[in-house]
Amino acid sequence: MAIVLDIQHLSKKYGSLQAVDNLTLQVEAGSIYGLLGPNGSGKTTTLGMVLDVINPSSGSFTWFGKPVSRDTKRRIGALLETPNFYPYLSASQNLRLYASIKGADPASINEMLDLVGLGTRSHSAFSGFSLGMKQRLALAAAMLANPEVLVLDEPTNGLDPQGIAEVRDLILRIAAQGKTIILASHLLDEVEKVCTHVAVLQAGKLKVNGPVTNILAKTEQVLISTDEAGRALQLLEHLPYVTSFASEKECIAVTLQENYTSADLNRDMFAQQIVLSQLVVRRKSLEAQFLEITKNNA
Ligand SMILES: Nc1ncnc2c1ncn2[C@@H]1O[C@H](COP(=O)(O)OP(=O)(O)OP(=O)(O)O)[C@@H](O)[C@H]1O
Repeated sequence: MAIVLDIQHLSKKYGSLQAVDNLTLQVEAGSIYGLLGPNGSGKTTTLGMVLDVINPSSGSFTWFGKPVSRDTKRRIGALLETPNFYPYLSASQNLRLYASIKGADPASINEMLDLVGLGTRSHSAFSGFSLGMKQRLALAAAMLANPEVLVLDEPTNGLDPQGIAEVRDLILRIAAQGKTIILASHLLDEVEKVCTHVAVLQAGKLKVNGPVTNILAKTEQVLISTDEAGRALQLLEHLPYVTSFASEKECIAVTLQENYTSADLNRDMFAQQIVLSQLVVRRKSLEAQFLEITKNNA
């Protein structure tokens, strides 16, 4: 898979504050890459550096295998903050103005308004739009030049649940067109629902990165029920791949080591004539994973 963005040992210091610390990561073409971290962890600074609006203190990055240039910038659409749209102009008039300021081709305005679900509202004044519609118009603006990559900073910030759902759905639809999307978010739920890959930042440092499913799959928790709970608990004490277990209401929650699955547990239980009446795999949420990562590496 082609690497779209290759960041090598990138650092940024503001005076004595290390905002980004020796960050190395690669973004593959076609991925939805989430930069996840609490406020102040360096997400915006990282995006600012790769978009060439903040000077790195050290390190380097390439886009499409080349140093940043006018040519590479043309292939990237960015939304770091909502553009200053004019309240009394319509959606399409605002995009026309935006296209002329940015030197983008206005020919795709109607197509982009359709893409973001504002086709039927293209002649409505911006001032009457909900926050979600305003954010979707901003995404249409970022898409005008038909970029290969879209870089978004906290794209659902400040939106109500419906607006959040609309923008997330739109991000998925844009990605389905084959675009690569890089987004910063402090919302674990957002990254879990939208992203294919994640990098967790804390105090400017990379804590963990990789496909979202790999990170989640690492910690599988299995809920089991059996009439032989006493014997099951005894056996769990002795199974080497069980990292922890605890009795819950009607069942036992078992955490397995990486690379072991519920099938291993089921087989070993059955071998001891312990028949399970329930076996449910509960993946540890990214939130639990995130708390563990930041706790262990603080
Ligand atoms: N221009 C600046 N001058 C000095 N310090 C800065 C500047 N910009 C950011 N910082 C500091 O650098 C650190 C990282 O900030 P950054 O905005 O990159 O984090 P973030 O993860 O995007 O957080 P947020 O979600 O709050 O924007 C923070 O401690 C912040 O206060």
